[in-house]
Amino acid sequence: MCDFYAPILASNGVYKYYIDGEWKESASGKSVAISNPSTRETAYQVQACTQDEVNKMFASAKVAQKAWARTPLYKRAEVLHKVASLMRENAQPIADCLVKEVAKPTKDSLTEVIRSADLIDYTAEEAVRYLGEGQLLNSDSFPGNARNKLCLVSKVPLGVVLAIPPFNYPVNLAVSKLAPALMAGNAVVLKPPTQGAVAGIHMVQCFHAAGLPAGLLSVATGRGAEIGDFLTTHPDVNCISFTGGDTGIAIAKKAGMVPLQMELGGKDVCIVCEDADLDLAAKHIIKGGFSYSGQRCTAVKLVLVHAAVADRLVAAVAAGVAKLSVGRPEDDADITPVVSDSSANFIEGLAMDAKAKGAKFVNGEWRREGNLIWPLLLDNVTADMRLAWEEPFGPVLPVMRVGSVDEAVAHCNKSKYGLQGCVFTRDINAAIRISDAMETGTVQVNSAPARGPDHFPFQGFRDSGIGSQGIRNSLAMMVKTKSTVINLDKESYTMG
Ligand SMILES: NC(=O)c1ccc[n+]([C@@H]2O[C@H](COP(=O)([O-])OP(=O)(O)OC[C@H]3O[C@@H](n4cnc5c(N)ncnc54)[C@H](O)[C@@H]3O)[C@@H](O)[C@H]2O)c1
Repeated sequence: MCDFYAPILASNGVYKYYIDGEWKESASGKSVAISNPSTRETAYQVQACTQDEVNKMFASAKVAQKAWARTPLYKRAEVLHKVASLMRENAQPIADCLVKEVAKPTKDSLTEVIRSADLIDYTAEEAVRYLGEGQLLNSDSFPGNARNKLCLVSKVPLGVVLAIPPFNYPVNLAVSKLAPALMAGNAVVLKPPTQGAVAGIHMVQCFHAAGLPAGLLSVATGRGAEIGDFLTTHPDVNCISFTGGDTGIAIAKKAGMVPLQMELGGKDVCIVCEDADLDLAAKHIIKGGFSYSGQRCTAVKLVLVHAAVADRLVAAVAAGVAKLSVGRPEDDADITPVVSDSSANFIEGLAMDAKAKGAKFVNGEWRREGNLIWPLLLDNVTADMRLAWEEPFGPVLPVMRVGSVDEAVAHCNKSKYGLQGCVFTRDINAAIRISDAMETGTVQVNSAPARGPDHFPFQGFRDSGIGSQGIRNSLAMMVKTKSTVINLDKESYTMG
């Protein structure tokens, strides 16, 4: 281990947790093992933090936040820019953790870290402008009022933000919360996902080394199922920013009266119209459906193709699927093991349910070794199959043939999810009509669903989320509005 990251590892090989500007071993004496999805052997261990340690994190966060909120915005930005450059300089060890913890291919792992550094820089730049602006309102625009009150509207921090990212982008989806929260003058308690915790710990060392004041950021490691409720219902939480699956719905039901930023699951459909450029659609469906083995919230999770062009589209997608390499993340294979045994079992269950109900496996039989699942294209999927509705989060892509675009849109809108969707057509008028009809947070025209560039608004409807992300929108979610009303002794326009 290089000197830069040396402080994060205890002598017994367990990664430390972070509190009050220090890396520490938990008093619990217990650790949580993180399994490498490729070898299914323990790759790392992290501390199992106690409730008492979590209480101390919130206590120091509250104190540190008060001073940070009084730190000039440009100085907060300086710290964040320093974090970003340290992340770039020390990117490789973080990327190596992603390969081992979540089986992300090597190139994509490094891309995630660099993209995260870019996101921090952009957020710092955006924040100094956006948070520097307020509003001045005059009272006389509302009936019955003279111009004798001036309202100064500003943006103030929320307090302590609890940030909970998911396993699939444990670095990027942590900084997308941390950077806006900190720029807006908040403190953060970060609970990283179990798979991805060590990448998160490395990333936090960049914040530490950049000189972030002690207490402003803490890292609580431990199983979500064990310390999760304690964290999310903690009385000192002033905002929960969560990305993950249906767990978020349970959290939203239990959380107190605090703002919630929820980025949850998706079942992104890809509607392919009769007039679509089928080669273009196939190319995007393969990339959208199988990148990072389908473990992306914005993966294409159901193709709804017009029956008139379905044979040609399925053949083109199948040809692309046949070219995907399957193997180890270290070798940069296209398809790598999914995150856990339970995830692989769940995916297998969905595929078998579809097969039993008559779906066709287009490119050969089901094949799985451990957590490694060979990419599977399923044709003739119907609405009675689980795959028509559930999110596989794996390299399994169902195709449903539809008789009309209306039928496709109706299926999309019946889903409990509403994250993104896409439509392939050569007719821009039709594309806009379809986009307007699709009840999803984003519709991509002639491209697969995707998050980013990271300053684009990103949001889910229905069970896919609460609130809108994207750098400016995330900043907006990390502040509350404050008004100061100046009451004049008489109307301000009486002079002269
Ligand atoms: N909408 C988006 O932007 C977006 C982005 C990425 C992933 N996702 C979704 O995330 C899911 C995959 O990620 P995952 O498997 O890590 O999701 P998950 O819901 O299982 O876990 C997410 C996080 O919650 C924690 N957690 C678990 N139980 C908890 C509890 N009781 N209290 C508090 N925290 C708890 C986990 O440790 C993890 O950090 C998919 O459904 C995917 O669609 C959504």
